[in-house]
Amino acid sequence: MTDTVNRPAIRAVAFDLDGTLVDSVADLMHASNALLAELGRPPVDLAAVRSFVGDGAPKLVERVLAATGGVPAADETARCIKRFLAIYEADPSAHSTLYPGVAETLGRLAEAGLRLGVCTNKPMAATLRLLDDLGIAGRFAAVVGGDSYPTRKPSPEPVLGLLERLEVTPAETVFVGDNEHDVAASRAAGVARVLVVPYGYARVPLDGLPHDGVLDGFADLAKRLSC
Ligand SMILES: O=C(O)COP(=O)(O)O
Ligand SMILES: [Mg+2]
Repeated sequence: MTDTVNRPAIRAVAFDLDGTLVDSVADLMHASNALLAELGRPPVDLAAVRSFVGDGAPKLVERVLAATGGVPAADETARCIKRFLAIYEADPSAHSTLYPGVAETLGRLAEAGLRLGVCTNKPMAATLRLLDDLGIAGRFAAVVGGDSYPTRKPSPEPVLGLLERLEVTPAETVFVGDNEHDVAASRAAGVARVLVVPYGYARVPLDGLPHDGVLDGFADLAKRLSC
């Protein structure tokens, strides 16, 4: 899709986090396995955890428990989620890396005057620590997490909340994500363009989703936005 004279200029780019900016699954696996060891359960592997990411930490923990003997009663599950978060938030970045081109491309977009934001289903505390540890926290004018609003992606609520904080309209915004929830949430929010990365944690084929394009890699974003 190309911009026309009738369409407002793009002023902001909103990003998903896990699977889009950061390859974070190894730390999620380590925290999951630390919890499972405490419970006397077997560990989960990288591929399994990768398929569990995208619906926030409580769902991730439920899926980890379901895969290793079953989901316990609600109060014990709630305790496991709290324990997982304590383990994960203490060090969410030891094994996590920015995808190729992320640091440089964020720099180019910021230099071009675009307002940048993050809309993730990961809880805020871990999100802020991860962005800080990987040296990109300063690039973002606003960040919203999975616990920032009553609903998370695929709801448009956190996307609209982020845009309000960025002081831009959906029509002035491009959303970049990696899975079906990013596409659904940003489409429902009415953003100008929805782009997806080809390397993330998508659980359904990207081709079947109503996005506006699959990036060749993260650096391709600068070209698409003419930066
Ligand atoms: O599910 C999560 O915790 C995070 O996922 P997201 O950053 O891709 O929204
Ligand atoms: Mg993601």
